[in-house]
Amino acid sequence: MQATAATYLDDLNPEQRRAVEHGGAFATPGPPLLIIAGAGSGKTNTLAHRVAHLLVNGADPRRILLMTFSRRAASEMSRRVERIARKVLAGKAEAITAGLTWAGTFHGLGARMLREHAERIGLDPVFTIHDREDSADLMNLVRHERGLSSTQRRFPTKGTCLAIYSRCVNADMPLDEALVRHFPWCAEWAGELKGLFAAYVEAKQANAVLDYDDLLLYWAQMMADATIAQEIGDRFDHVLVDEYQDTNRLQSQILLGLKPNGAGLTVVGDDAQSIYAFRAATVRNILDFPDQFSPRADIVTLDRNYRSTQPILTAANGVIGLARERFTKNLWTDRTSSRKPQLVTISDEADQARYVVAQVLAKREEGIALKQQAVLFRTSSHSGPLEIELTRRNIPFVKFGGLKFLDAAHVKDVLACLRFVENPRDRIAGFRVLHLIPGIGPASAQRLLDAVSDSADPIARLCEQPAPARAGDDWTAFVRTLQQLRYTDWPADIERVRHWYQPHLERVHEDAEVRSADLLQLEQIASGYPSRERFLTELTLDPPDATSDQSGVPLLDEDYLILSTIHSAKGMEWNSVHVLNVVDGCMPSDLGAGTSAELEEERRLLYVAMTRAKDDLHLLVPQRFFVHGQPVRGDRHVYASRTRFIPEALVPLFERTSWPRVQPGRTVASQGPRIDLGARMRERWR
Ligand SMILES: Nc1ncnc2c1ncn2[C@@H]1O[C@H](COP(=O)(O)OP(=O)(O)OP(=O)(O)O)[C@@H](O)[C@H]1O
Repeated sequence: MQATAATYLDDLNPEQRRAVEHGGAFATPGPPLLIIAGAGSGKTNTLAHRVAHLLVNGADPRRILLMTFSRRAASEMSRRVERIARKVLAGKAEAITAGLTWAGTFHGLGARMLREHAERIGLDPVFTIHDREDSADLMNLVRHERGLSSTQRRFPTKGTCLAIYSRCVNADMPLDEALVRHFPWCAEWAGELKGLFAAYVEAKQANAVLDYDDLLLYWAQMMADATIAQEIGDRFDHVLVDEYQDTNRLQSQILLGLKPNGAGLTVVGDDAQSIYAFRAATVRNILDFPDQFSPRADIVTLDRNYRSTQPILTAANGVIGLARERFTKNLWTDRTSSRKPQLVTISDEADQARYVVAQVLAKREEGIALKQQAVLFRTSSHSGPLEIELTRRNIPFVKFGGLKFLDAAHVKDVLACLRFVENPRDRIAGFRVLHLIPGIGPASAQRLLDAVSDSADPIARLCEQPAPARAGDDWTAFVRTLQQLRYTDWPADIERVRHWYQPHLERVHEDAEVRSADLLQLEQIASGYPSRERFLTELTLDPPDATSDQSGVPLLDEDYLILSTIHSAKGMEWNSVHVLNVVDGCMPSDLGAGTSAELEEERRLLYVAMTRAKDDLHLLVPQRFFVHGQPVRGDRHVYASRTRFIPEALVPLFERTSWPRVQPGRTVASQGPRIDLGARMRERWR
């Protein structure tokens, strides 16, 4: 039976429903709305209902702009919208939600807008997009050309230069201020950096490439033009933004440009989960949102948590309650439980891995599938010992947030080739490809690129070049492939590149077989995209996460444990969650404990990790860590202590245990200082 408008919203609580129905009549978009949503309070659910409600009431899906933090979130949102809409629209729901063509990330949608308006804003419409690594390579090239790599005093590395540049752009901050506030050790180079960035911008333009930051910067600049801004703004009746706490100044400028009076604008976020300040996200966006409009935006607060049990929530509230600045709500739930979250003391990382495996298997025995369980960590490398243990025990797992699939050299090689034929002015791509051919070194690669750069058809010109002296047959094969690729034939293009690349892969990499499998997988992914251009753009903007090398990719219907960095766990939930290394130095990370703002962000990270758990939460506190970078049999280690975010006063919110549990008859492990006699004995003879 079909639901009526009244019943399909019945599952929502009064605040959620207020957010969904805000604005009333849909022919005229309502006033701006800010939804402040605590962790697990049904933010995604509410936003999906709001979009479905708009559609059910006749809003045109093609006139809805829906911006999410990741592509995965966008497709998940569309699926949810369809499920909800189906209750009312039945068979028509699929066709209507298929019209939601403007759902995606800020960067992805930005790329589309820019390509559509390229001619009008002086951009080459075939522009390609550089990922961070390509951007760093180009920065390095420019840095080198300007003689900055050979200065006596050490000039900042390419990565640091790019970070400074990116900070200025995303925070819309003058260079001097960015240096003083975030990179004081580079302040002496202000003049050189300014020149470098100017040259970097010129190089990007000459190569017809945009980097990630440009997608937002160009979009924001484009919206500063009143005519274009109005044109683009008028295309959409409703603009909805998820995870607003993690947007930066440019993103808020873009929104204001789209909807200067806020009509039809909805943003959702949680300041307590703001964890991207290191990318210049600013929590001020969410705090200042209501007052940007006159009359002020309406605010709906969702503070009822549906995810976690009360003891988990109480502990998480305790952690965030100690935050220096706090703007929102205390979450509550009616999910009672007598089980507090566990705070588990463990001797070292190896035991930590064994503990997790034992617990995960025990849970599986209780009927909790592996997929319902997750292990979270601050930094990708923290899961190393656990990955080994899981592999040894044959437990399938998938890891999110580690090395990206696209960062692997062989995948980058294939993509560089496709990028080069798509945009022959992209020198970084061209250089990478030419460099693969035996007999072509850096100098001849540059020479070849120089020889064709002014041509109207650089690929044709390149094919006419005489074969470089030692390249022989490899050059012939390369030219043949280029000729095939000049006019795109998608997705056959990628297969052609793979065939051409195969002998180079076998020559360069010992594990060619494994890597070939990756390329086949890439080809499979490619077939899901309508064109070469869309494939390259979207893949660069939101690359799929790598799965573990060792375990291989589990089949999708297989059960597997989730391993994830906390950043990548955003928006997710699991029955049981283990958080690794809840110790000072890891959480807060040594890197993140500089300024107090950074420290606050680390605290929010722990909060995000804790609020992912529905029924079971284990925070693990290993006491000893091996020191990396010592001889193979070295056993130097350091002692760690429980994270400062759980001071003694909060400990009663947890159940404290240690593992392995002490056997009767064995001496109780001392909590006091430990002595490593073995190390002392070795020390004697050094
Ligand atoms: N009105 C409701 N009644 C029952 N369950 C609900 C309701 N709203 C949301 N939920 C459930 O609450 C859980 C959290 O919802 P959701 O994932 O939308 O939260 P969220 O606010 O996006 O969380 P976070 O910000 O922490 O990622 C989900 O399991 C969802 O099904």
